[in-house]
Amino acid sequence: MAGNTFGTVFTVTSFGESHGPAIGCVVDGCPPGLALSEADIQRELDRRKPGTSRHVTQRREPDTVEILSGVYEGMTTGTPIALLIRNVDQRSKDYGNLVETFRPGHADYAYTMKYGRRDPRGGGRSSARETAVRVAAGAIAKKWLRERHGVVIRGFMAQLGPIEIPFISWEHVEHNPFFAPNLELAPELERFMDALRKAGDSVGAKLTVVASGVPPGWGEPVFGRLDAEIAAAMMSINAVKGVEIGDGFAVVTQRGSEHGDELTPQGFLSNHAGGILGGISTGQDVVVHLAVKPTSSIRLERRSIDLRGAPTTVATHGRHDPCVGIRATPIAEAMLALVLMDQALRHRAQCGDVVPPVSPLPGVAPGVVGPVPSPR
Ligand SMILES: C=C(O[C@@H]1CC(C(=O)O)=C[C@@H](OP(=O)(O)O)[C@H]1O)C(=O)O
Repeated sequence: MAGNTFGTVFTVTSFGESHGPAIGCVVDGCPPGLALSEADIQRELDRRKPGTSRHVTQRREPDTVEILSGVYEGMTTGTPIALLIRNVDQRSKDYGNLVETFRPGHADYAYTMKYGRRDPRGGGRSSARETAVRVAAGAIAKKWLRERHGVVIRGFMAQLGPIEIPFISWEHVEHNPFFAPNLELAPELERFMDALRKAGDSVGAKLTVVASGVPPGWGEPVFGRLDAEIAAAMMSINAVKGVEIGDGFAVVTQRGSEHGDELTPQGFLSNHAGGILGGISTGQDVVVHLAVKPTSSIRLERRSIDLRGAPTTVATHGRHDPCVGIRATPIAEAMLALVLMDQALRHRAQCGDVVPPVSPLPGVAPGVVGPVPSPR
């Protein structure tokens, strides 16, 4: 495979370039009988689309989705679902100075070395615009997971550059431009972003995504472990440089007596594992943290080389996100949904009629630890 298809049973094949006529995907393997409308998908796309605040790219894309196939009388039919999003606000002249050189930290160089050529307009295939189609596909997975299994997938920004964002409430997340779970910090985040934009620079971010209500048993034992597939899915998002499941790198200093989540008849006493043991879900919240690097397209002049290998300098013009992490929360939620739906169908295929000897434990014993979205 040439790297544009994701999944095993529930698959997504993505296509399109940032400045081409359209982007889109084909979702295959969706069970029949799921009620699905364009509005179900549009709701998610509107959370990610560009131009929604002064802190993100000012490119104006409505990201209007069209369902071309796979749905009849409002229900999925089990046949491939083709989704199309037309590009309407390309401004390719902004990329004139990038035809002959490479942005430091951008895929420009690696694409050129791999393919010998590239579409420089808007970063072509390497543009984060491609993530819109994952959000569209993820909306289908989110809906199926919620309706069939009661799984709820939510995310938030845990850190913007140097500013840690203590979690207050899920209620806050959709009421500020950052997906911050803490409205008190919004003015500080805005001031930080205004200064950063003025300086022509960019910054990274940390996000947390949580899936609640995942039943125990999803995931494969060796290859295709749930945590491995989540890590791969998150790493497939542009600019993601680190992924942690549960306590992640903090396990380095922990002892076994602290890390191992104890089981009681009332439920688990903690969730250091992030809801996955042996590559298989435990029924606890699946907790994922992501590190997103600073945007490589910045206004500041940086050293590079031209296509003959001679030294040059490059600065980026045009409409860029000073922090790609700001719009990445819906993308990370979508990728988690795609992995979970694929794993749910794989589990159903092999183990759908297994009856375990004990009933599933509640994710967390009542009154012991809250639902775990604590950013460390
Ligand atoms: C259009 C989107 O984001 C784009 C992602 C992007 C990049 O290089 O990743 C570069 C910019 O594109 P352009 O130069 O065409 O304005 C962003 O606007 C989007 O997310 O929908």
